[in-house]
Amino acid sequence: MSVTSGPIVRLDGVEKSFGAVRALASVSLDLMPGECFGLVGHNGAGKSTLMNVLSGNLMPDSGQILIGGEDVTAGYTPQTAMRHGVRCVYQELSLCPNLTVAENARISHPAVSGIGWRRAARALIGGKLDEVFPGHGISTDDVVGDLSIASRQMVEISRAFAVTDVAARVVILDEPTSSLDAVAAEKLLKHVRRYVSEGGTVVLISHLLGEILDTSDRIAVMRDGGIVALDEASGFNRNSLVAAMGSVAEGAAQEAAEQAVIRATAPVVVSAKPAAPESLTLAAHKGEVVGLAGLAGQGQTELLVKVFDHAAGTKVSGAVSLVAGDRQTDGVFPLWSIAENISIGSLRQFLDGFLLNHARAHAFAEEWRRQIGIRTPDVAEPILSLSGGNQQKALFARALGAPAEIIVMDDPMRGVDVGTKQEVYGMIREQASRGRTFLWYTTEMDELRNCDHVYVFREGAIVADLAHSEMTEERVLHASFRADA
Ligand SMILES: Nc1ncnc2c1ncn2[C@@H]1O[C@H](COP(=O)(O)OP(=O)(O)OP(=O)(O)O)[C@@H](O)[C@H]1O
Repeated sequence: MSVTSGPIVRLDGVEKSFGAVRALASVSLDLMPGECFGLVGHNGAGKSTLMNVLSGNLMPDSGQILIGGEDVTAGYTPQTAMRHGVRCVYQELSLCPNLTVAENARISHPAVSGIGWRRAARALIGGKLDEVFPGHGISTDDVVGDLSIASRQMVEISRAFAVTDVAARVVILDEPTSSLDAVAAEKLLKHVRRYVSEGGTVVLISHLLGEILDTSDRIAVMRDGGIVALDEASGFNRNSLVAAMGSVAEGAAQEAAEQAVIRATAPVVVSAKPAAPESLTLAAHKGEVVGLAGLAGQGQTELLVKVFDHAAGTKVSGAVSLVAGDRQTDGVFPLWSIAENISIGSLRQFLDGFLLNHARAHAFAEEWRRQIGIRTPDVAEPILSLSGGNQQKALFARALGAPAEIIVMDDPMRGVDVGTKQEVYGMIREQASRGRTFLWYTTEMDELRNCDHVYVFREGAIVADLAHSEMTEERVLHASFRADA
């Protein structure tokens, strides 16, 4: 670590409340040049709020923000933050979907202007994409709305690191790898290390404790709006981080029971094959948890959508509910309350004749809030008042609460904290044991261990079919890459 001078950023006694919710309770923090600062905490601990204060998007109720020793608190806005070289990559991506990659780059870099701006914007963002994510496969003329969520995340990250008139001195990455597969995530984390070795500062927020421990120089743990632990990364391990977060201990990975019996006896409830002619066929038996693996964007989501739609060529016996991976565009109804967002999947249960019984719908949502631990004072609050991870829990509650025999899940744990993940894994296994069937696409290798059977996708085809007992990280990775690559 090349910490050479005083802090580049100092937050002193920062407080922020939303109505009755105290999101930040007097947080003080120094960020040094040349360090990667890891920030962890349970869903709703206050991490994004703290970073929104630092990036000028939220005015603190009290406290000070100092950059390079200068008190910038009064009238601190996103523009002031940008002028001081503070950049933020948000959890809910902020690109304009109807503009191209290059046009989006220009929006946050107004210095790219005048005749020839388009060429300059292409070079700026294309060059940074090549540097951070070599082999990304994105054209700077692609319309952002046509890109996968993983590609959008790569564009957003590269845009934050791109430099025009003001150097990027502090880059905040809020769950930057949540939609990236393991290969792209590794490229990003390597870039982070390179960038901090050259004197830059990164704040890395993640629920993946392995990447926090491997990439950070120092780590702070937040809990209920405050920093409860702060130390050199070498002073923590997985267990001490989990304990400081106040989460349930992870224990051994939730191993799926050997389910050979299910394969031998239970009926097939989903049979689906990707369009690629050489592909294997996916079969899911009643009561099975079936994993969809491989690098991001290899056709997993498309197959889930086919099953959800009961598309021609797929055999699906039973009602299907979906946990969308891209909650911003496909999952959350942003103008609705938490209760409405949860109960929409089960509306028929709440009809009295043609009228909706709101009290019953509310009680149902309230029961799910309790079961899945959604942190809110009231399910009547707007869904957007929840932290990202808690919004994702609401989508889970919608799918699990719906009267469907088959649940398809498109990388559903994005942004969910370690403690809740363990509880949700338990819920999935318990519901599977009662006969529900799960199709589960995940970019996290550890989650595949919860599956009875795993199909590996590559270039739009299923290329490997692994029983739980055959599933190892090496086998999945081996199948994920072409033999001749
Ligand atoms: N705009 C808002 N209106 C009302 N409450 C809010 C708003 N934004 C955040 N909160 C509340 O502030 C608290 C902290 O939320 P924050 O998003 O900072 O958590 P987080 O640590 O980033 O969580 P996650 O890991 O789920 O992203 C939560 O209780 C959340 O519900």
